Amino acid sequence: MAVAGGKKMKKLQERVPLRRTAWMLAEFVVLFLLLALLARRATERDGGAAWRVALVCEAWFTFLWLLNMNVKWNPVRFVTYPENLAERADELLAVDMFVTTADPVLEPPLVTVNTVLSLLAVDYPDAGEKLACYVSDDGCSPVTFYALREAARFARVWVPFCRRHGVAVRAPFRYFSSTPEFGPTDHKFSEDWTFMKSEYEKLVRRIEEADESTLLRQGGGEFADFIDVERRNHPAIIKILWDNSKSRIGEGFPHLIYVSREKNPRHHHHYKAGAMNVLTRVSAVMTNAPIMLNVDCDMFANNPQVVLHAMCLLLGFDDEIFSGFAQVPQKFYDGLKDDPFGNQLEVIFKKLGNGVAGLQGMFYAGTGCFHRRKVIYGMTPDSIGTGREGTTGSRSSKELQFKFGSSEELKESARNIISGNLTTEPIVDISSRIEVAKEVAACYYENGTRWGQEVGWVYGSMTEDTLTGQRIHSAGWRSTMLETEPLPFLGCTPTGGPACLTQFKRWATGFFEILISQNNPIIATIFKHLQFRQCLSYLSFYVWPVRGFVELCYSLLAPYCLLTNQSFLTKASEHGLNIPLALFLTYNTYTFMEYLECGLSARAWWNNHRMQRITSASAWLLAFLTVLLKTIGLSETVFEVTLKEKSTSDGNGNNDEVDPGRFTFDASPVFIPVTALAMLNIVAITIGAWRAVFRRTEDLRGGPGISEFMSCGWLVLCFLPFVRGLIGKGSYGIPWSVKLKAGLLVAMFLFFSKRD
Ligand SMILES: O=c1ccn([C@@H]2O[C@H](COP(=O)(O)OP(=O)(O)O[C@H]3O[C@H](CO)[C@@H](O)[C@H](O)[C@H]3O)[C@@H](O)[C@H]2O)c(=O)[nH]1
Ligand SMILES: [Mn+2]
Repeated sequence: MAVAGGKKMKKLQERVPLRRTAWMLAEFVVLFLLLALLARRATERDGGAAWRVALVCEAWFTFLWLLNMNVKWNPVRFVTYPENLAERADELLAVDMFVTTADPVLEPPLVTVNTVLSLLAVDYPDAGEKLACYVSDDGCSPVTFYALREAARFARVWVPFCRRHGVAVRAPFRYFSSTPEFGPTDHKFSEDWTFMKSEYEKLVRRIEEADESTLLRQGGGEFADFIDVERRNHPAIIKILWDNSKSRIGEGFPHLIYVSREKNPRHHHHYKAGAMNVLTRVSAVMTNAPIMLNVDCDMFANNPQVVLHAMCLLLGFDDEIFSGFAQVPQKFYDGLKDDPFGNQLEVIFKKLGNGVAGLQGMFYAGTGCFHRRKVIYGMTPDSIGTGREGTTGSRSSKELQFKFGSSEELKESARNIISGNLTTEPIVDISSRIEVAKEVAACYYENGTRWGQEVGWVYGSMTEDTLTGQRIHSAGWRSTMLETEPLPFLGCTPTGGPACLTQFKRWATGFFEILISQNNPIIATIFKHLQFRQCLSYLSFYVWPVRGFVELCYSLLAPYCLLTNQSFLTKASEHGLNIPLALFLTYNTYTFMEYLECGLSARAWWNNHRMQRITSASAWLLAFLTVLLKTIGLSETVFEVTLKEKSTSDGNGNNDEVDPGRFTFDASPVFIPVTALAMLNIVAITIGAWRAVFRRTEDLRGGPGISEFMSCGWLVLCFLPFVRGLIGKGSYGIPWSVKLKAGLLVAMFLFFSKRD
């Protein structure tokens, strides 16, 4: 319990270890079977190339299993008590809230608008003074700007409405997707509700009908900055859409500021990480809140109390070191039933998320995270706090310039943050800071500074989030995980084959970029403060692309053996124990039970299992190749933004023809490997069966057994969406170019494995 000034205070949070004895036992059984498999392989006859490849792969799987056990071993959950904040109201910190958007087509402005409105309407004492919302628009779109301007107008009625009636979900599209039941005394409420709904519908219409060229021609002076701009080549545009200090509405609501950073084709803009760094600087010279919340444009606040809950984790420890940042697990709205694309990540966040939360702390997941500004500025736990300030308070201007760049205002704000001097008067007139904000949003501002390295979001990986979180952990901070009921934030997850695999490919690419760079976590463990078990947890994700390669090799073994009449799996031992079979059964039962425990269906388990095989052989494998090509300078990695669909939850499922859960394809190379594997396994089963039926038995000695057939059969089952895609039509069919290339690969494989 925290004690301050001798007075005992009620606790704000509790770290609860989760019990899991049965799971630990099950994990040991799997480990034992893996080791038994390895031992038999190492001691038995040498079965040639296939046997040796299998040995290497299985050793790798054992290593992975150990990594996996490490992450899951000591899970915790954090419980928060916002009601206890009442006695500490004066300690509540100011929060700058960031929203990023990059493309008005892939990310419809209405989606961003809803996210912004949900943030403007959160419950927080003095929200108008303590909170500010900044939107970064990498698309530099007048339509997005217009949508936000209209949203700011709408917020003047929306926020008071939410407060007056204690609205539960403050993203209007979500709130108005159902009609509440009005009681007999709810006269005023039902009137207000009907009015708000019609206002929202008007807002939607204005935004959806907005058209870029009309806005530029008739929109007036506000749009002048957008005339003749190119998306990748324009000066910084910063506009204040709502300045709360000039408002006369009740207690008001957070400032709203539109930021489109300067872009120049000769200057690398570092995608989202670059956008986050600009937001950090712009907010520093305007409101300079000590806490920064960041969300993607599709992640609305689903719980109006979320900032209060976060405060519990940020203020609730005796030492800040235990809570460098507070991350919310990503959850999605309107997810397809049974997770057909395996990207709702429920079990991942539950098992691995809570697991790593019990080590050095939850990873930073890029959205739904509350950061401390000083931590983002690269401060270490021992350079601050209880009498250890040393020289930090009196940092020289030169030192600050070297790190933060030349802006006097930015240096001054950073000095306040570093010295913990937060009592200085907040900047009252944010509009007087626009020119300074533009200066720090310029693309050359970072040249010769430490932005993107020790300061801000770290550059050099497509998964800037994980890398930035890793830097924070390496500095010695721990982090926490914020779980609330109702869930804190909800976002979109893509559907359809191309979008899902692109997203997995980006993540895997980013992970591999970290693994093979100087940011490798092993280095951080040796030379910095990254804890050993935390490092292993990071590694268990960073090796995804390597897994893609190893799992490809392993999945080629069964078809290879069927084609060449040999075996690679050990048969039953003297004691009658068929190790591969036992392993197959226990492992799958274990993962199956995980899904049941998380309240998911058997179908969801199967879909995820199958998607993992598909993702591994497509997205991860391609990420492996892309990064290898990048290191030899033959390729570049780019951040491909995922499509955010507008909500389809209008309830009248008039999509009889389209089946959103069915796998779709395009001509992207990401589909080639799995298509080839699906073809190869079918061919192998056919040839193997033909041989088994028509050849004499002595030919079959040492040849493939039932295990090899089962392996191939299981893979065909996993790749069933692709088998269907071979004959499917339209976007449900695999394009001819992909089939052709895959067929060529299969033919090559058959040619090289022809032996007898
Ligand atoms: O040049 C860019 C590219 C992207 N974004 C924004 O980055 C966010 C994430 O992009 P999205 O396409 O939605 O990717 P996801 O795969 O859904 O994002 C996950 O993975 C990313 C790392 O790959 C993290 O940055 C995200 O926070 C995390 O939610 C969105 O708000 C984009 O607008 C930019 O601001 N500028
Ligand atoms: Mn997203």
